[in-house]
Parts: sequence; C-alpha cells; structure tokens
Amino acid sequence: MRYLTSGESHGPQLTTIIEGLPAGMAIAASDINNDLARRQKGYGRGRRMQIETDRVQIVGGVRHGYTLGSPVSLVVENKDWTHWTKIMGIEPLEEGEEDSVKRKVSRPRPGHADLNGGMKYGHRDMRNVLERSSARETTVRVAAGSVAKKLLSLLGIKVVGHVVEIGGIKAENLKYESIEDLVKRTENSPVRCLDEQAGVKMMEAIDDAKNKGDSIGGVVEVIVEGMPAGVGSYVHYDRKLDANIARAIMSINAFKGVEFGLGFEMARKPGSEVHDEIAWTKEEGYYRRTNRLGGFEGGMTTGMPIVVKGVMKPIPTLYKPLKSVDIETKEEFQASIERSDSCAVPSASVVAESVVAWELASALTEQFSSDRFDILERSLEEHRQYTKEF
Ligand SMILES: Cc1cc2nc3c(=O)[nH]c(=O)nc-3n(C[C@H](O)[C@H](O)[C@H](O)COP(=O)(O)O)c2cc1C
Ligand SMILES: C=C(O[C@@H]1CC(C(=O)O)=C[C@@H](OP(=O)(O)O)[C@H]1O)C(=O)O
Repeated sequence: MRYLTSGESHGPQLTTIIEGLPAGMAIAASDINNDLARRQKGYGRGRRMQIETDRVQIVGGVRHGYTLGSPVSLVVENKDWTHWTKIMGIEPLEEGEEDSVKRKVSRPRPGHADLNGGMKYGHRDMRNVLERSSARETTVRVAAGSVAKKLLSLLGIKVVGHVVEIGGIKAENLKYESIEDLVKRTENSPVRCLDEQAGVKMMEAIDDAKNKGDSIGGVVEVIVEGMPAGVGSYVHYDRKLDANIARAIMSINAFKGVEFGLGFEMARKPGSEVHDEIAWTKEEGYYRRTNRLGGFEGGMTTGMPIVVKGVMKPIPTLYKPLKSVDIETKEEFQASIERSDSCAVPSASVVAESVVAWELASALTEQFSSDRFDILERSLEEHRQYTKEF
C-alpha cells in the first residue's frame, strides 16, 4: 500500500490518496473521525486546536461502507482557512493588492524547517516552507493510519500509542490488564499516560514550560498485539519491517529517535539479558519467554507484542525567543510569535500509533494476497495455523 498527502496548514484542506487497500473491507467515516479527535486532544496544545474540529470526508474508493479496491481519497478541511484566504490565496494577487497581505516570513525559527526549506526551494518567503512543514499534515496521516488500523483490527491486530515521558517526568507504573484496559485508561488521561500520578506531574511541567514561554518534549510508546510471526523480511534493507517502522516514526515532525524493546539499554547488557528464549506449546505455538527485543528479529515479527518508542524534541516555536537572523537584513533578531503548542507529545502518540499501523497493514497486504479482504483474512488465518505448527 502507499499513500500521499497534500495540503498546507492554513490552506483550504488536507487530502490523502491511499492505494492498495483490499476490496470489500468495511470502513466508515466515524472510525476515522474518532482517531482525528484523539489526535486533536492532549494537554499542552495551542489556540489552533480550539478553531479546528477535524472531520473526514471520504471522497473516493468507498461505496456503502465498503472499499472498492480503487484508491481511497480522504479530505479534512481546515476551518482556520476562512481567516487565511487572502494570505494563502491560490490565485495571483489582483492589481493594486498589496504584497503585504501574504504575511511574508523572513525570520527563520531555530529548530523548524524554515531556513533550510527556504534555501532548498528558493523561497525567500519562508511561509511557503512552514505551511507544509507544519505538523498540521499529521491530520491526514492519522486519517490514513486509521484506515490501516481498521484493516488490522478486522484481522485481530490491535495498535495503541501512549505517553511514557514528558519534560523528564517518566511514567513509573506502566502495568495494564489488557490492551483494552490500556486504551481505556490512556483515553481518560489528558496526557495519554497510564500512570495517573506521573500524568499530573507532566501537566504541571507543561504549565510551567508554558508560563516560562518555553516548550517540552517527551517519549511515546506504541504497542501492537496480535501480529503473526514471520511478517517482514531479512532479505533486503527496505523489506525489514522494524526498519520501516523506525523510518515512519522518524518521519513524524519533531521526532528524533526510535527504540524497540529495551532499546538503547541493550548496549549496557550482556546477550543473555537481551535475547528472548524460545518456547512452544500445542495451544500457543512458538512464543518468547520475555520480549526484550520488542517483537522483532531479523526484520521480521516474532509474534510477540511489538513495543516501539519514539522521542519527540520540544516544540521549536517559542514565546521565549531564541536568537536568529532576518534573511532580508541579515540582522540578528529575537523571534516574537502569535501562537504555538507548548507540548504536543500526547497528540504525537496518536500520530505514532497511526504510522506504525500503516507500516503493519502495508507489510501484510504485500506479503499476503490482498485484492480481496476475505482472501487476505483467510490467508492470514492459514499463516497463523502454519506458524503455530511449524
Ligand atoms: C502534533 C504535533 C504538533 C506540533 N506543533 C507545533 C507547533 O505548534 N509549533 C511548532 O513550532 N512546532 C510544532 N511541531 C513540531 C514541528 O512541526 C517540527 O519541529 C518541524 O516540522 C521541524 O521538523 P523536525 O523537528 O522534525 O526537524 C509539532 C509536531 C507535532 C507532531
Ligand atoms: C495545526 C496543527 O498543529 C500545528 C503544528 C504547527 C507546526 O509548526 O508543526 C504549528 C501550529 O500551527 P498554527 O501556527 O496554525 O497554530 C500547530 O497548531 C495540528 O496539529 O492540527
């Protein structure tokens, strides 16, 4: 499967076209809207989120609630567009209209894409960069991921993202009864954190950063249950599923690192405390006694839960200005801003969940016959039985 997204942060809409979904898969706008709403929530977001109420329109590839096998196109409108029609105008300016209506950006923000993007595409008005580099684009990535999640859930695979650290405050109590329990408890937390006490401290840290005009980052974790063993491949770099997941997480705006299982801690432990012993029972088939590798060996799933973390840096747009250089005057200035998030880690955990779901759905549809959803379902069931008895 593949998808592209299009659209600017303050343009009329965001669009995605998804190719390669099996025909005959149930999908409804309500499934996607639920995930769009989850992405919008989260403590630490700025004023923009009060303007937007993200809702999807399915404009292609679905009829009476089922995919047709043709490309699925999804659209999410930017409500903020009505305030930006002149600034973002698609038509050339009319005679006599001032260039100043474009709200030209000549002052790049440290940590954002402004300066490098301006240099790359020759945009001396760096609004042309920030409009697309903005994480507003993650709205339709979540929409595409939601469709992938639907495919996975129909195949008995569950994916959930949550927050394990914000601003140096780590969640200590990460125990949960079942993935349903994890979903329920994180949905009830404003920071999408299992550990209620840590969650309260995280919110205080966000308030503190906001009051100081600063921003903070954190760590999100995505857990997947129900993936069969042997999905992905070891034969080529771009078919290693863990590598594709790592790339997907790194592609989320502001993400700077990825870990599977014990992650970087593996560097400090001997092999006997890292590798997971293999066991077998008639009922369960093969399983690992531990899951320190986080569900992957050799670029393929082990059948154990996938556990992957991603680190998000603090938001670059700061009320407390950092020094930068105006590209017109070459003079130093201290940036002043109108609005920004102070922490978007909770929202980003939903984005991480979405991009992981996408990679898994992609790998499954590549590996198994997938023109028809019912055949995909059957093939996967056969594969599950086969790997159990292998
Ligand atoms: C959900 C989400 C919301 C974000 N909100 C903001 C924001 O309000 N202001 C900002 O400067 N950056 C925000 N970012 C981060 C920037 O989009 C990101 O830092 C920028 O695109 C540069 O890319 P890089 O940090 O990956 O190098 C957000 C990121 C995510 C995932
Ligand atoms: C719009 C979203 O996030 C935006 C991501 C973002 C950035 O620079 O990445 C900057 C802000 O945009 P604005 O300048 O319009 O307030 C965020 O609000 C969203 O998540 O839907």
